[in-house]
Amino acid sequence: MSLTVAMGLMSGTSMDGIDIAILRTDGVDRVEFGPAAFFPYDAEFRWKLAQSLETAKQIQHREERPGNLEALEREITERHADAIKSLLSKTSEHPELIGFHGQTVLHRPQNTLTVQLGDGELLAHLTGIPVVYDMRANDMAHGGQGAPLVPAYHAALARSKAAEWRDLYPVVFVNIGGISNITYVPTAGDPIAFDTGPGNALIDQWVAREGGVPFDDGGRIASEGGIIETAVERYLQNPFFARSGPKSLDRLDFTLDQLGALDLSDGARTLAAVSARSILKAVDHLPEKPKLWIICGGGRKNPNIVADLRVGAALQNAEVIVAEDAGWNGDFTEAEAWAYLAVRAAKGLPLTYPSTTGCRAPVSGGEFARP
Ligand SMILES: Nc1ncnc2c1ncn2[C@@H]1O[C@H](COP(=O)(O)OP(=O)(O)OP(=O)(O)O)[C@@H](O)[C@H]1O
Ligand SMILES: CC(=O)N[C@H]1[C@@H]2OC[C@@H](O2)[C@@H](O)[C@@H]1O[C@H](C)C(=O)O
Repeated sequence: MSLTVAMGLMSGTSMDGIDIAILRTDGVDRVEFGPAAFFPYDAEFRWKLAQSLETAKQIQHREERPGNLEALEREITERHADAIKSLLSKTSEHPELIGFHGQTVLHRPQNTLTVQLGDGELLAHLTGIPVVYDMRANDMAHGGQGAPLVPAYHAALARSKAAEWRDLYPVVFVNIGGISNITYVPTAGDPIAFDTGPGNALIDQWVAREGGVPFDDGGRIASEGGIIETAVERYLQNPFFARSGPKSLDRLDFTLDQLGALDLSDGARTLAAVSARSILKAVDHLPEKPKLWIICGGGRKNPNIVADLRVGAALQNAEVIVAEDAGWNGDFTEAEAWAYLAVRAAKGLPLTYPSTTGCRAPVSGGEFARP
């Protein structure tokens, strides 16, 4: 099958910036990695995005853009176009298709409502490249959670290692972004996936508020603190963790309120433990204990989270690796996934499955914009 050169764009719940990755893929099993880059948002823009979550609470229908959201959507789109131009100026690749995630500002699966700010038509116009966007909406229209969408790509990555990992199935991909999600890949059959709880978003909010820094670089702040078990328990009592999947979260579903008044480093360490233990709890909802855990996303750079995961996984006789150990770049897995999903969408292939989002049957999705 012929390969498409596709570019994926992810501006995730951490709101830290834009990840871009170029892939050559058939949207099925073949994946060849191209160049990738990260374009960080400045502090002022991160603040604007955080404020937009409050404004977005008024939205009743997906198309509504109250307050400054219309202007913000334009700015987000223009920033993506600038990032694309910057990456393309440094490579000879010519993407045929863009998969555009946009910025999630509201996610209420219980109301069949998910809103990503990002104007696909404008991006196609600004870049001259066809764009697939709004990839979550069709899943919701078919009874799904609208998230997570990355599992189809995780499953393709796992298939690419089928021979090497023969004795390690079932495997589980753990994406520690602003929110964390997992994809369980069995030896045969569809992947099982769901959001597991807070990833880095609460840690980012805590160290920004108490320490004036955007994230806990290398987990250094947390490494100086201790785990306050009573606070961890307050988080883990949330009924979300007792529910089995499919399930998904809005960025505001967990807040700093349960943390209480801690000092900076204890707070950061405690939130790292919340992140790891909520992932460990998720394994209770899987049909079998995975033998191999592959950690992707920014949270793999926080050694406190990874150490807690290793301890928990070892008790289940499982091995924990980071994406790089498998030869992948864990910073760009999601951006790559959006490139892969765009190609699947263009071919009408399913993006989601009943076992990943709860949709009634496997469904494709995405709106198409042509320059
Ligand atoms: N060097 C680092 N040390 C510690 N944490 C880091 C480091 N680099 C990134 N992070 C954390 O990772 C976060 C970004 O992760 P990622 O890019 O996976 O999130 P995202 O794109 O928002 O994804 P999602 O959509 O899954 O929420 C940052 O906000 C920060 O908390
Ligand atoms: C609604 C939304 O944007 N959800 C994100 C968020 O960030 C992580 C988790 O929550 C996941 O469900 C999803 O992103 C990933 C990339 C996904 O859809 O697979």
